[in-house]
Amino acid sequence: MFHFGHKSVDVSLCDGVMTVATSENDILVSIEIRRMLKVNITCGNLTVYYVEKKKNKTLNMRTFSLEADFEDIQKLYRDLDSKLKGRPKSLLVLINPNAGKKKGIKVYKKIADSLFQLCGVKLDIIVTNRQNEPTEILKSYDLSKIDGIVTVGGDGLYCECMNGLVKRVQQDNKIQLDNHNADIVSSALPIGIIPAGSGDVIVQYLHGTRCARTAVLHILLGSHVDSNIVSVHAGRHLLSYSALVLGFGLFGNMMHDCEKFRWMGPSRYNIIPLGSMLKRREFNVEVEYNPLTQNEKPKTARLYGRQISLPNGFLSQRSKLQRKQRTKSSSDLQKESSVNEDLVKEEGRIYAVDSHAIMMKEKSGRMTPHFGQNSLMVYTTHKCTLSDHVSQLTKVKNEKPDCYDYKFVSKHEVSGYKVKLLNSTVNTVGNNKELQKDYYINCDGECIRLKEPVFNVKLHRNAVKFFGDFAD
Ligand SMILES: Nc1ncnc2c1ncn2[C@@H]1O[C@H](COP(=O)(O)OP(=O)(O)OP(=O)(O)O)[C@@H](O)[C@H]1O
Repeated sequence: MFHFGHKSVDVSLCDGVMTVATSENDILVSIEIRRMLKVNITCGNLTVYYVEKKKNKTLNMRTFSLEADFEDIQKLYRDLDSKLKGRPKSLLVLINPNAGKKKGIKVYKKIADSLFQLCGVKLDIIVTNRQNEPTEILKSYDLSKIDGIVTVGGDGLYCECMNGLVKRVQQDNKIQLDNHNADIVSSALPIGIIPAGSGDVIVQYLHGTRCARTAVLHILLGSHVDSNIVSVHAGRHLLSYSALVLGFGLFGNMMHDCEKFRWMGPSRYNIIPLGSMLKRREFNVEVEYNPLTQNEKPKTARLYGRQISLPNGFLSQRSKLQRKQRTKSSSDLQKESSVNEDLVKEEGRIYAVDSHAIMMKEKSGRMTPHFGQNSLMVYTTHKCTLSDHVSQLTKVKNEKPDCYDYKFVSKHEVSGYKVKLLNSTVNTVGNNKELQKDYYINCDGECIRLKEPVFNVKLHRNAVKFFGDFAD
C-alpha cells in the first residue's frame, strides 16, 4: 500500500503512464513516463522529478512523493528506473563565453549546472577561447564516452559543432568529404542547444521558446528530433554544412556587411541589412535544380508550379521548350506540377538563391519549421522593384504564409542544386584561384567568399539529431 500525503493510494504503470489513484478511483497524479527526469529513493520514500509543459511551451520541473514500506518502494523504484532509459548520463558541454550579450557562462551556471547535477549527469565542460576550437575538439574527442553534445551559445556555435561532428563521423566512416555527390553517414549523437546567442533561431524552432531552462529540461528528457542538413561544395572542396539557412547573393552580401560591424553587437543585424538592401546587386547565373527521386516525391500534388510565371526572358531555352510541350493537353493542376517537375535549369539575372535545411511550411496561418522533410525548398529571387522586394522580405521576416507567392520568386522542391556564375572572371594566383569580383554565401550566419564560379548544394536527410521533442 502506498501513501500520497495522508491518502492511501494505488499506483499503476501502464501504457507509458504512471497513475496514482485512490481506492475510489479518484486520479490524483497521472504522468507520462517520457516526461520523467529521475526517480529518487530514500528509506520508505520515493520522489519523482518530472517536467510539465506550460501553454507558452516552456517546461517546468515538478516533483511528487509517495511513501510505502521498504519492499514496495524498492519494487516501484526498480520498475520506474528501468523505464527511464535514454536519459543522457554523460555530456560534453561547449560554452562560448562571447556569444550574444556575453552571458554564456552565467546562463550555464545559473540555469543548467544545478539541473544536470540533480540528474547525476557526468559532464565534461569546455569554455571555448576562439572560433574553430569546437571543430578541433571534435576532431579527436572520444565520442564513445558521451551520450550527446551541448552547446551554450548561439546558432553559430551550434553550426560549428554540427560541422565538426558531421565531418568527424564521415572521417570515422571513410566518406570523402570533398565529393559533392557523396551520401553522408548520419551522426548518432544528439546535440542540445542552451540558448545564449544573439539570434537563437534554431532553439526557437525546436522548442518554440528561447527559455534556457526549457532547453536544459529537453536535453535531460533525452528525446531526439532528426534534422536535415545541406552540404555546399565548390571547386571539389567542401565549403560547409548548413543546418538552417543558406543564402547566395543578397543574404551573402548582408552577412558580409554585418561582419564589418561586429563591434555593434547583435544590433548590427537590425541596421546593416537595410544598407545592403539599398545597394542590392544583380547576379547573372545559371541555376540547375536536381529533381527529387521517386521515393522523395510527396504523394499529394504539388502546387509550387504556380510561382513559375517568371519575368520575360528568364527561362532557359530548354525549360521554355518543355513548358510549352507539356502544358498543351493537361488540366490546370497538371500543368502546374508538370511545369515544376520539368523545370531543371534556369538562367538569368537574379538577386538571391536561398534554401532552408529546416523547411518552412504554412501551419495555422504562419510559416513554421518542419524538421526532417523529404526535400529542400530553393527560392530564387529575380529582378523586381526595390519596394516589391522590401515588401516580400518583410513578409518573410513576419513569417507570413504568402511570403514567397510573388511573381519574381521561383520556388523549387529539390534534392539539391547547382549555381553557376556567368560572366565571372577567375584569376589564378600561383596554385590558388580567385574570382575577380566578390561573391558571398551566408551559411547559417557565417560569411563564405566564393573562390570558384560554381557551387553545389545537396540535401542530406536526417543527418543530425537534436535533443528535443518537436512532435509535441
Ligand atoms: N571564445 C570564443 N570567442 C569568439 N568566438 C567564438 C568563441 N567560441 C566560439 N566562437 C565562435 O563564434 C561564432 C558565433 O558564436 P555564437 O553563435 O555562439 O554567438 P552569436 O553569434 O552571438 O549568436 P547567434 O549565432 O545566435 O547570432 C561561432 O562560430 C563560434 O564557434
